[in-house]
This record gives sequence, C-alpha cells and structure tokens, in this order.
Amino acid sequence: MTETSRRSIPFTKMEGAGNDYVYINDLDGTIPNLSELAIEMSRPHFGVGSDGLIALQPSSEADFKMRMFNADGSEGRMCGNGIRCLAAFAYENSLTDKTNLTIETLSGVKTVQLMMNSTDNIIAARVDMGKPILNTQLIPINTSATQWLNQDFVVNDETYQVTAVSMGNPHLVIYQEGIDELDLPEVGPFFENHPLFPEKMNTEFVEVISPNEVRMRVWERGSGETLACGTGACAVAVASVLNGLTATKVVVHLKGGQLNIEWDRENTGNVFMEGAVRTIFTGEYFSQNS
Ligand SMILES: N[C@H](CCC[C@H](N)C(=O)O)C(=O)O
Repeated sequence: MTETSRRSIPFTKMEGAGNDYVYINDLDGTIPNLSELAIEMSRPHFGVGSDGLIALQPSSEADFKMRMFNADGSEGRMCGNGIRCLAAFAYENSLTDKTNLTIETLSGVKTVQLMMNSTDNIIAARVDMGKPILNTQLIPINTSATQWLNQDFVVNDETYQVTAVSMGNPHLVIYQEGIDELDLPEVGPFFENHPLFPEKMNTEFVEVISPNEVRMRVWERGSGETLACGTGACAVAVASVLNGLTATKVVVHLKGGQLNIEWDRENTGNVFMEGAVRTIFTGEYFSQNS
C-alpha cells in the first residue's frame, strides 16, 4: 500500500477549567500557517475539536513564547487558561525543568508557577496576569468616555450596564440574574461584532453569589461560548471590585470549573489567577492541507 505523504503533527489536548486547546511544540518554527491549522484542528468531527490552538515557540525575552489562536483562526493577544496549560505542556514534555516559567505573549511577558502533587504530577498553575487596563482607547472601544464602568450600552434594542476591562485582550462584563437562561448564541455575536469594538469583544455575563464568589458565562471572541475564560474571569474580578460587588479575592465559578482570582490592588496592582490544568490526551493529526 502506498504510504500517503500527508503531513502529521503531534499534539497534546489540554484543558483548564474546561477551556480546551490543542497544544503543539513549534520550537523549530516549521508550522507554516498556525491560523489555518487552528481552524482545521479546532473543528469537531473533521479535526480534534477544541476552543482553539496554542503553539509553544522560542523567545528572546522569556523562557518560551505563546501564540494563541481562537477556533476561527483569529489570534488572541492573551489567554489565561492557555498560558497555564502551556507551562505544564513545556514541563511535561521535558522542554524545561523549571516550575516557575516566564512566557512571552502579545500582551507582554507573564510568569507562571506550576503546582505539583505528591507524585510530582502537575495539578494546577498560578499566573501573574499583570495589570488590568481600563482606558477605553486601549481596550479598544470607539468612545469618547475614558472608562466604561457600569455604563449604559444598547445592544440589539436592549440596554445593558457594562464594565470594560482589558487583560491584554478586550472584555465587557455584564451583571444580570438568570444567566443560565441566557441565549448566548443569540446575544453573544451582537457584542462580539459590535461596530464600537474595532478588535471585537469577549463578553462575560455574571451573577454575584457573595462578596467572595461569583458565577459567570462567557461568549468569547473567535470561539463562541467556552466553558471557561481565564482573562475573562480576571476581568470579572476587577469589574466586581470596581463596582463594589466583591472583595479583591474572588472564586469564579464557570461552566467548566473554578478559577481563583486575586487582584493585588494595594501593592503590585497585578491580577493573579490559579486553577487546575490537565492533559487529556496526546495524538498525531494528519492535516488535510498537507
Ligand atoms: N478569545 C480570547 C482569547 C482566549 C481567552 C480565554 N480562553 C482565556 O483563557 O483567557 C480573545 O480572542 O481575546
């Protein structure tokens, strides 16, 4: 039988709070079109099925570099669950022996601390996400207002009170009751593609449980509803503090799991996120676009 000359790509499937990505080792820079590969591999049935694709690349300013692509092939400037899993991916593949790693992203260099269990297996990771950005010009939002804090915003003939926060990528946080009944596939795209958002938008819908607990759903730019969003959970914690709804340490409950967020507002001003990471399986993908 003739050996087909299809290109095969080894990959690892990982999840953080149910936010699942395909991870590939691209240290040798041989993958020509990561955006196209992200579209291919993210597809259910024809691909692996995931929220997107994350590549590990070399860096001149950190231990490694992360390039993250949503399921539609658009590149994300930061990914909180992704960077936590990527650090675990590097360690588990013996690409580093460090459990405290620096990773370069399009939104700056971040530090990730890996947490091990008694049998030296990685079970969680904590990332310093840096400072939240509130200036609307940097989120970006096309508005003359400097910040959007609990701002009235009409979408699809409905008025929402929204708070805009960037964690290196754009987020709009909305507090409302009954988030489980929300028709996210109907509502989400109106926010994602609104003309005031030149780089589109990730949107979080939040219910406050207590001063230290919230629950949320998210419609992600480029991926739709995901079971969790790390940068989104950080944006929710910051917005909750700014709106006087929670303390600076918040347990964020998401459809896929829990993330522990702390905004160290008084000292560094940085936001820290901690949560489980898990390798689900490894495999070999045969690209249709060999
Ligand atoms: N959809 C996001 C990227 C993934 C963010 C999310 N999965 C996270 O864990 O932070 C964006 O385009 O900005």
